[in-house]
Amino acid sequence: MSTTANFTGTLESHFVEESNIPEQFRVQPLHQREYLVGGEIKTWDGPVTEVYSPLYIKQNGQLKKKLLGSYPLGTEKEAMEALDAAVAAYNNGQGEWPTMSVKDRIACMENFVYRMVQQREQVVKLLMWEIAKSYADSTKEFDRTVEYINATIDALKETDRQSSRFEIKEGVVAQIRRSPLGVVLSMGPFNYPLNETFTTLIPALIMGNTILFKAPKHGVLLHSYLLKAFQESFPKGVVNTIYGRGAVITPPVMQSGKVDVLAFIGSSKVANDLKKRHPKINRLRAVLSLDAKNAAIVTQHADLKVAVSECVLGSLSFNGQRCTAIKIIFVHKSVAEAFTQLLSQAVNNLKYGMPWEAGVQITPVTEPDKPAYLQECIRDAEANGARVVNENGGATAGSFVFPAVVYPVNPKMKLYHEEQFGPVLPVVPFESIQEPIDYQINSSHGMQVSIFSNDAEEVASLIDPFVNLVSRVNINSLSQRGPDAFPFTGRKDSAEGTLSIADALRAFSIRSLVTTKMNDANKKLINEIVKNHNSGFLSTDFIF
Ligand SMILES: O=C[C@H](O)COP(=O)(O)O
Repeated sequence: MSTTANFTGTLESHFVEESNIPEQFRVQPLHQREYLVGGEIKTWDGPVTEVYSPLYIKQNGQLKKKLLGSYPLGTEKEAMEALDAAVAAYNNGQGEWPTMSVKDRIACMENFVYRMVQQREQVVKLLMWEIAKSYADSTKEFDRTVEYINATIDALKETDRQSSRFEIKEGVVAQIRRSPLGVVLSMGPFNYPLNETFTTLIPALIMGNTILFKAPKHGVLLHSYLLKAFQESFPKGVVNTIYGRGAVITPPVMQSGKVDVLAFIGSSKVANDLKKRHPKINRLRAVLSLDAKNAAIVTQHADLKVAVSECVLGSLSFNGQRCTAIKIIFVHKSVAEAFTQLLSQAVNNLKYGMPWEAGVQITPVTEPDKPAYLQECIRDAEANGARVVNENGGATAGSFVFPAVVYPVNPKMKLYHEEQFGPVLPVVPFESIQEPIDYQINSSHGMQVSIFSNDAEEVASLIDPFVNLVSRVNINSLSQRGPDAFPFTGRKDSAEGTLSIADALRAFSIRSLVTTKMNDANKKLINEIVKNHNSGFLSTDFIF
């Protein structure tokens, strides 16, 4: 038996009998039948979709899929009903929610966060089981989401404070408001089913839009714990949930022409398909976070230890299943061998295991077809002259894939071009720094790049070319989205619109003006409106 075969057994040994899982991490199947439409929680009695965890369970020595529960296999009919409820609640901008004062909308959102936090333990546990994210990272995802919502509330308070002032220019007095856009179809990704979903859903909601929400298929059940919180915190029809196969229920929703904003995080293929279906595409706003193949560039002037530890973290956090992950590493040929050796050692020192194991860094991958796809990428690289450098790299057992460092990667290989979205690290040796620049110029992606070098002149000469090719240049550090207050976007097929906290509030609103000419009569009129009428003039602290 080969070493890798022995190692496969070692990997497999981490899948255990259910009775060997510590009790606080065990879950009972959750058969969700409820969906929220028009303010009512309805019970589904039609066919369902079963959800299986990527975390297999051992039974009599065999790996078995663990049933986590099921959710409604809704159809076009329910999706259209939910859409109509969102349209009715928006009511051409005349509904209760879009006309509600910012202060009152914030109060609804605070109520929601309060209720959401009550569900922390349940949501975190299901997050772990549904996508195989470590318990520690699942907890972080939940807490980061709560912080994101609270920061969004604070940012909106600031925006509101600004719009309560009057701008005076050339004799024209203007109040600049942030007004909602309409109905938002919100869809998040499987890798951050809570956090990323809420980075569009929450700002869209708080700006006064109404929502049609479809959860990702991996990470769908955890949202059932939040249905009641949505129902009890917002007016009827403001948040509506749809369940079913995306390919069946979302195209008719887009074809209806009733969606004003597509908020989607996932693949550019799906996003483009959905966008194209809208009959008046010029009226559709799209807020998208999509594909990315973020490069790291390690020059001969890099501190290799720093480069290695940042590349390991950047490539392998949540098994590389992050849009912001480093997905290709260019290394100057003079240091390529040394770097690759250090990288291999660091990868082999990572702690792998089940998500509940303390300190675990590598867990099973989420999507069932991912191990076969990654192995195919590795075979393709091997057929074109590369090899897996680290011991046991690429070994699989069930949904486990042990990270592989593949070297030397070249343009003939899938790993050079495709977004692997998994624990495989392609390393490309280069001679001229123009090679990684050309790679980025010719790439259909443009999210982030990481440059590793301690030579100021060299770093300075790389910042400008890359800033115009991607949306974030990281110096001697991994690529990542956070801190969440920073703008988060991308070029080409990587994104449309900018997320982050303040940017997302802008993305889901339009600046509209209330103006008048500056004269005594108007001054009197506006003063009276501010004093006696609640008409969006939220603060009386500055009257022209
Ligand atoms: O998948 C994309 C996420 O926004 C990545 O966020 P992160 O860089 O904080 O892991």
